[in-house]
Amino acid sequence: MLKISGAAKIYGGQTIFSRFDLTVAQGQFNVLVGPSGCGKSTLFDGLTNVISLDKMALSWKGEALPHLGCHAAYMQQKDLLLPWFSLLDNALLPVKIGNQSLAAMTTMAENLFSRMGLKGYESHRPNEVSGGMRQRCALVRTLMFNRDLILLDEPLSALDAITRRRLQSLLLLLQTEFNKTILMITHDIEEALLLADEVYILSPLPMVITDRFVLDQEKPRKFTDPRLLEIKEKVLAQLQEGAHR
Ligand SMILES: Nc1ncnc2c1ncn2[C@@H]1O[C@H](COP(=O)(O)OP(=O)(O)OP(=O)(O)O)[C@@H](O)[C@H]1O
Repeated sequence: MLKISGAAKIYGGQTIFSRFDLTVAQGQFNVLVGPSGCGKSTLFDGLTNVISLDKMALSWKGEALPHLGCHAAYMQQKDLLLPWFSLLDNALLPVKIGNQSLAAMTTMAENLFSRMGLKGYESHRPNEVSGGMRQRCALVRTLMFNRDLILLDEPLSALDAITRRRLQSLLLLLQTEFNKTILMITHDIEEALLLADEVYILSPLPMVITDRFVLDQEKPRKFTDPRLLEIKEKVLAQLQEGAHR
């Protein structure tokens, strides 16, 4: 279980969040939805030690930790690919940092490139491909870390509808086949409802969880399910209420 208690961050006198709590059961795929600028990326950056938070008690699988550091793979909102490396070398960065076998990991990366529609672009530099391709490469790199916990900050935002649907299926596989625990930020409510076991609705600053929807519908889901449409309306109503508070 991932347990976050009392997370707090103040930027220049502005409270982004204080006493922020969140629990994610192991193996769950949970999604955060909230207005732009409410503090979602700041929370993920703090969890993974990209920035330091003012306060937080954290545990993962029962172990108290100062941050998730090497326990989670984190895909940030900006792709952060190194411009002078090829796409494949960018994807292999976790291997260069760690001590896994390069041959085995290259095969894994090439497989993922194939599944992500990046085959043939392995030797391209990031500035030679589209934003959506860079985003997919960043997702491959995140998966190459091979961690049990994955934090994704709008991982599919730059993709066309068809590619997005394909990669949503791939994200589901990470949960169902590889038992990963996933915490994802998205602005796409339908995406949240197709993938999530639980959806958390966040308020504008200071960020708190204003509502939580538990979805027990079997996956993969279709948006023709009237129960999903009903939840979508409730989520939209919650977000609108938050925006006018
Ligand atoms: N380095 C910083 N210095 C000062 N304020 C910051 C800094 N980084 C973020 N903020 C502020 O913190 C707030 C939350 O930003 P954050 O990027 O976490 O929001 P978000 O919910 O992820 O937004 P979006 O959905 O648009 O990505 C914003 O008001 C932002 O201006």
